[in-house]
Amino acid sequence: MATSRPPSSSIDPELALSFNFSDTVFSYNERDVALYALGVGACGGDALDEKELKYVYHQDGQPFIQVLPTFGATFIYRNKQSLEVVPGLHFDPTLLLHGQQYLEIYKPFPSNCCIQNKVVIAGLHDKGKAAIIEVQTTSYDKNSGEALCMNRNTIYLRGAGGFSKSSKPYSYANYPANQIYPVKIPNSKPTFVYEDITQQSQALIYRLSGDYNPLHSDPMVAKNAGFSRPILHGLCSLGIAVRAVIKFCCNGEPTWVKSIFGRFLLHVYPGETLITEMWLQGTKVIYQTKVKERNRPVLSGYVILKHIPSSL
Ligand SMILES: CCCCCCC/C=C/C(=O)SCCNC(=O)CCNC(=O)[C@H](O)C(C)(C)COP(=O)(O)OP(=O)(O)OC[C@H]1O[C@@H](n2cnc3c(N)ncnc32)[C@H](O)[C@@H]1OP(=O)(O)O
Repeated sequence: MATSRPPSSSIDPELALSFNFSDTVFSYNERDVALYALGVGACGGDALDEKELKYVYHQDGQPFIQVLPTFGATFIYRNKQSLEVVPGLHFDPTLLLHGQQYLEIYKPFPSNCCIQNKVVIAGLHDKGKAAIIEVQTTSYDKNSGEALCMNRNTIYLRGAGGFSKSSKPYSYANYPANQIYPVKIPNSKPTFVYEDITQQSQALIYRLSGDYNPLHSDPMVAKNAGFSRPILHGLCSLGIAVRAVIKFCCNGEPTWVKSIFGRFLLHVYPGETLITEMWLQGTKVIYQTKVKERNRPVLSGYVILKHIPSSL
């Protein structure tokens, strides 16, 4: 297969897959939970919104605020070791993009907790012009030992493909093929549609939840990566889309969410308007988020709910 690797990138799959990540232990508190909710736009259009105020304020005190399920996706930011320490995995970090996100939630998140993260590489694929690496992080409540959630991050490394040793492109995954799949958007009218205007400062607020990659804040770094200005974090767009799903398909109840999948199709610039279309199909919600100003889909996926919403 054709090699499109810049000299700075080389991948040795066997070596990379044999790497053992060390566990990470960290704590979060009510302030982290509220800051995250603001970062994904909660109450951004209406500070009195009773379906959203609960994520940032509770009349009986901050310990009673509710936690958005996508807050669990921020646990990966706390991992002690980044992909750059993995032997056999050499790539240009400025060309890295978030490709997909899968999140399973096993328990509702408390408003504060001590967490232990266990990390493995769940997949590695050669796409010729790019390499794809899937990193799986399972997060446990350190005190009870109970698993709270599992994140599988698909990282798209532009220019790092072409490392296969045979004519068959290298592809490894340690999970069932039917667990993560790009969705087919129905032809029918969506059950719900929600419009959210992101702020110019959205990425600058969101980064405080732990992803300090300058791609989202530094104009020069963004330019060198091929963008006209800093782009929004994929997980911020995902948080905005899932917030819409909770608002419309879960009657505002965040604990109804069982699992979430999203594929990032195109970058989003802070300040753009996101339109999320939702199709309710039993316990599954298919969604697609478009940028209004460019009329382009930027994210699509599904949310699995714990039960069929009966009151809608
Ligand atoms: C350890 C955890 C670390 C976490 C780090 C988090 C860092 C966060 C960074 C960000 O938030 S970046 C901002 C969010 N992401 C984006 O804006 C990316 C938006 N998407 C795109 O720009 C494009 O989709 C793409 C990723 C550049 C791919 O486009 P391209 O045109 O190059 O792909 P194709 O030619 O269509 O497909 C090639 C091949 O790759 C597969 N594929 C395509 N898109 C994705 C994707 N989003 N995720 C996973 N895989 C993707 C596609 O299926 C093709 O494979 P085959 O079908 O040929 O096998």
